[in-house]
Amino acid sequence: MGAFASRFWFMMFPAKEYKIVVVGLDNAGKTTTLYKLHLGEVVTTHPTVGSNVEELVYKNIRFEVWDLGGQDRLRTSWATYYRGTNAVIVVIDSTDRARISLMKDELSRLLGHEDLQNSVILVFANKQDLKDAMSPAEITDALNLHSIKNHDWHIQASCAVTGEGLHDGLGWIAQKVTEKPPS
Ligand SMILES: Nc1nc2c(ncn2[C@@H]2O[C@H](COP(=O)(O)OP(=O)(O)OP(=O)(O)O)[C@@H](O)[C@H]2O)c(=O)[nH]1
Ligand SMILES: [Mg+2]
Repeated sequence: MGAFASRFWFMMFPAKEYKIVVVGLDNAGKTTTLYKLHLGEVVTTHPTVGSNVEELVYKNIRFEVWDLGGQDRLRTSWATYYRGTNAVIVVIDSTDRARISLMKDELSRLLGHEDLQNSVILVFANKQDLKDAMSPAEITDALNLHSIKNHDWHIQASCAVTGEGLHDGLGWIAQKVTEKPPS
Protein backbone atom coordinates (compact mmCIF):
# COMPACT_ATOMS: atom_id res chain seq x y z
CA MET A 1 0.00 0.00 0.00
CA GLY A 2 1.31 3.49 -0.83
CA ALA A 3 1.95 5.97 1.95
CA PHE A 4 -1.20 7.96 1.21
CA ALA A 5 -3.41 4.88 0.97
CA SER A 6 -1.97 3.44 4.16
CA ARG A 7 -2.60 6.73 5.99
CA PHE A 8 -6.14 6.81 4.71
CA TRP A 9 -6.67 3.20 5.78
CA PHE A 10 -5.31 3.98 9.22
CA MET A 11 -7.62 7.00 9.61
CA MET A 12 -10.63 4.94 8.58
CA PHE A 13 -9.74 1.84 10.58
CA PRO A 14 -7.44 2.84 13.43
CA ALA A 15 -5.54 -0.14 14.80
CA LYS A 16 -6.45 -1.35 18.24
CA GLU A 17 -4.29 0.12 20.96
CA TYR A 18 -3.40 -2.01 23.96
CA LYS A 19 -2.97 -0.46 27.38
CA ILE A 20 0.00 -1.28 29.59
CA VAL A 21 0.56 0.00 33.12
CA VAL A 22 4.08 -0.06 34.56
CA VAL A 23 4.32 -0.48 38.32
CA GLY A 24 7.01 -1.26 40.86
CA LEU A 25 8.63 0.29 43.89
CA ASP A 26 10.37 3.66 43.66
CA ASN A 27 13.81 3.53 42.04
CA ALA A 28 13.08 0.21 40.27
CA GLY A 29 13.70 1.71 36.82
CA LYS A 30 10.15 2.13 35.45
CA THR A 31 10.65 5.55 33.86
CA THR A 32 14.05 4.54 32.50
CA THR A 33 12.42 1.45 30.96
CA LEU A 34 9.58 3.45 29.38
CA TYR A 35 11.87 6.02 27.75
CA LYS A 36 14.46 3.48 26.67
CA LEU A 37 11.65 1.72 24.80
CA HIS A 38 10.10 4.96 23.55
CA LEU A 39 13.18 6.96 22.57
CA GLY A 40 15.92 4.33 22.53
CA GLU A 41 17.78 6.56 24.98
CA VAL A 42 18.54 6.70 28.67
CA VAL A 43 16.91 9.81 30.05
CA THR A 44 17.77 11.51 33.31
CA THR A 45 14.91 10.68 35.61
CA HIS A 46 13.47 12.12 38.79
CA PRO A 47 11.12 10.21 41.05
CA THR A 48 7.81 10.15 39.21
CA VAL A 49 4.95 11.97 40.86
CA GLY A 50 1.74 10.95 39.13
CA SER A 51 2.46 9.29 35.80
CA ASN A 52 4.10 9.46 32.39
CA VAL A 53 2.28 8.14 29.36
CA GLU A 54 3.71 7.39 25.92
CA GLU A 55 2.64 5.52 22.83
CA LEU A 56 4.91 2.71 21.68
CA VAL A 57 4.60 0.85 18.42
CA TYR A 58 6.17 -2.58 18.41
CA LYS A 59 5.81 -5.01 15.50
CA ASN A 60 2.94 -2.86 14.19
CA ILE A 61 1.10 -3.15 17.48
CA ARG A 62 0.28 0.06 19.31
CA PHE A 63 0.60 0.29 23.04
CA GLU A 64 -0.38 3.10 25.36
CA VAL A 65 2.07 2.76 28.23
CA TRP A 66 1.46 4.34 31.64
CA ASP A 67 4.47 4.63 33.93
CA LEU A 68 3.31 5.20 37.51
CA GLY A 69 5.16 6.67 40.47
CA GLY A 70 6.36 3.99 42.88
CA GLN A 71 6.86 5.92 46.10
CA ASP A 72 5.00 4.61 49.12
CA ARG A 73 2.40 7.36 49.23
CA LEU A 74 1.70 7.04 45.47
CA ARG A 75 1.06 3.30 45.36
CA THR A 76 -2.52 3.62 46.59
CA SER A 77 -3.33 5.54 43.41
CA TRP A 78 -2.07 2.79 41.04
CA ALA A 79 -5.55 1.25 40.96
CA THR A 80 -7.03 4.40 39.45
CA TYR A 81 -5.11 3.56 36.25
CA TYR A 82 -6.12 -0.10 35.98
CA ARG A 83 -9.36 0.07 34.00
CA GLY A 84 -8.94 -1.27 30.45
CA THR A 85 -5.43 -2.56 31.10
CA ASN A 86 -4.29 -5.42 28.88
CA ALA A 87 -0.88 -5.92 30.44
CA VAL A 88 0.92 -4.96 33.62
CA ILE A 89 4.69 -4.55 33.66
CA VAL A 90 6.17 -4.97 37.12
CA VAL A 91 9.69 -3.55 37.27
CA ILE A 92 11.93 -4.91 40.01
CA ASP A 93 15.23 -3.46 41.16
CA SER A 94 16.96 -6.84 41.33
CA THR A 95 19.45 -5.53 43.90
CA ASP A 96 16.72 -4.44 46.31
CA ARG A 97 16.57 -7.58 48.42
CA ALA A 98 15.35 -5.65 51.45
CA ARG A 99 12.09 -4.64 49.78
CA ILE A 100 11.24 -7.65 47.62
CA SER A 101 8.66 -8.87 50.15
CA LEU A 102 7.04 -5.44 50.07
CA MET A 103 6.75 -5.83 46.30
CA LYS A 104 5.27 -9.28 46.80
CA ASP A 105 2.49 -7.70 48.89
CA GLU A 106 1.89 -5.00 46.28
CA LEU A 107 1.75 -7.67 43.58
CA SER A 108 -0.79 -9.75 45.41
CA ARG A 109 -2.98 -6.67 45.94
CA LEU A 110 -2.71 -5.86 42.24
CA LEU A 111 -3.52 -9.41 41.12
CA GLY A 112 -6.73 -9.34 43.13
CA HIS A 113 -7.99 -6.12 41.57
CA GLU A 114 -11.13 -6.60 39.52
CA ASP A 115 -9.98 -4.28 36.72
CA LEU A 116 -6.93 -6.49 36.10
CA GLN A 117 -8.62 -9.86 35.88
CA ASN A 118 -7.92 -10.10 32.13
CA SER A 119 -4.45 -8.59 32.21
CA VAL A 120 -1.23 -10.46 31.58
CA ILE A 121 1.72 -9.82 33.90
CA LEU A 122 5.29 -9.24 32.79
CA VAL A 123 7.98 -8.92 35.46
CA PHE A 124 11.22 -7.21 34.50
CA ALA A 125 14.06 -8.39 36.74
CA ASN A 126 15.78 -5.07 36.11
CA LYS A 127 19.31 -3.82 36.87
CA GLN A 128 20.88 -7.12 35.89
CA ASP A 129 24.05 -5.18 35.09
CA LEU A 130 24.67 -4.61 38.79
CA LYS A 131 26.75 -6.91 40.92
CA ASP A 132 24.65 -8.82 43.43
CA ALA A 133 21.47 -8.60 41.36
CA MET A 134 19.00 -11.35 42.19
CA SER A 135 18.47 -13.73 39.28
CA PRO A 136 15.06 -14.09 37.66
CA ALA A 137 14.77 -17.49 39.41
CA GLU A 138 15.38 -15.91 42.83
CA ILE A 139 12.83 -13.20 42.11
CA THR A 140 10.33 -15.78 40.90
CA ASP A 141 10.64 -17.50 44.28
CA ALA A 142 10.62 -14.29 46.32
CA LEU A 143 7.46 -13.06 44.58
CA ASN A 144 5.96 -16.55 44.57
CA LEU A 145 5.10 -16.18 40.90
CA HIS A 146 4.35 -19.87 40.46
CA SER A 147 1.32 -19.41 42.71
CA ILE A 148 -0.30 -17.13 40.11
CA LYS A 149 -3.05 -19.15 38.50
CA ASN A 150 -5.46 -16.60 37.08
CA HIS A 151 -3.09 -14.55 34.94
CA ASP A 152 -0.55 -15.37 32.28
CA TRP A 153 2.80 -14.23 33.62
CA HIS A 154 6.39 -14.13 32.52
CA ILE A 155 9.65 -12.92 34.04
CA GLN A 156 12.34 -11.33 31.90
CA ALA A 157 15.86 -10.31 32.92
CA SER A 158 16.49 -6.72 31.89
CA CYS A 159 18.78 -3.74 32.05
CA ALA A 160 16.90 -0.56 31.26
CA VAL A 161 20.16 1.35 30.78
CA THR A 162 21.42 -0.83 27.92
CA GLY A 163 17.94 -1.90 26.84
CA GLU A 164 18.78 -5.57 27.22
CA GLY A 165 15.68 -7.72 27.58
CA LEU A 166 13.19 -4.89 27.03
CA HIS A 167 12.11 -5.87 23.53
CA ASP A 168 11.95 -9.52 24.48
CA GLY A 169 9.57 -8.58 27.28
CA LEU A 170 7.43 -6.39 25.06
CA GLY A 171 7.41 -9.16 22.47
CA TRP A 172 5.96 -11.55 25.05
CA ILE A 173 3.21 -9.03 25.84
CA ALA A 174 2.52 -8.46 22.14
CA GLN A 175 2.07 -12.17 21.60
CA LYS A 176 -0.17 -12.66 24.63
CA VAL A 177 -2.48 -9.70 24.11
CA THR A 178 -3.02 -10.37 20.42
CA GLU A 179 -3.88 -14.02 20.99
CA LYS A 180 -6.40 -13.23 23.76
CA PRO A 181 -10.05 -12.99 22.72
CA PRO A 182 -11.42 -9.46 23.29
CA SER A 183 -12.84 -9.10 26.80
N1 LIG B 1 22.52 0.24 36.80
C1 LIG B 1 21.25 0.39 36.43
N2 LIG B 1 20.57 1.48 36.82
C2 LIG B 1 19.29 1.61 36.42
C3 LIG B 1 18.65 0.63 35.61
N3 LIG B 1 17.38 1.04 35.40
C4 LIG B 1 17.23 2.21 36.03
N4 LIG B 1 18.38 2.56 36.66
C5 LIG B 1 18.63 3.75 37.48
O1 LIG B 1 17.79 3.68 38.63
C6 LIG B 1 17.39 4.98 39.03
C7 LIG B 1 15.89 5.06 39.15
O2 LIG B 1 15.32 4.91 37.87
P1 LIG B 1 13.84 5.43 37.51
O3 LIG B 1 13.55 4.95 36.15
O4 LIG B 1 13.71 6.87 37.78
O5 LIG B 1 13.00 4.64 38.60
P2 LIG B 1 11.40 4.62 38.78
O6 LIG B 1 11.04 3.19 38.98
O7 LIG B 1 10.75 5.32 37.66
O8 LIG B 1 11.21 5.40 40.16
P3 LIG B 1 9.88 6.20 40.69
O9 LIG B 1 9.48 7.14 39.59
O10 LIG B 1 10.34 6.92 41.92
O11 LIG B 1 8.86 5.19 41.01
C8 LIG B 1 17.97 5.94 37.99
O12 LIG B 1 19.18 6.46 38.49
C9 LIG B 1 18.24 5.05 36.79
O13 LIG B 1 19.27 5.51 35.95
C10 LIG B 1 19.40 -0.53 35.22
O14 LIG B 1 18.94 -1.44 34.54
N5 LIG B 1 20.68 -0.60 35.67
MG1 LIG C 1 9.56 6.98 37.59
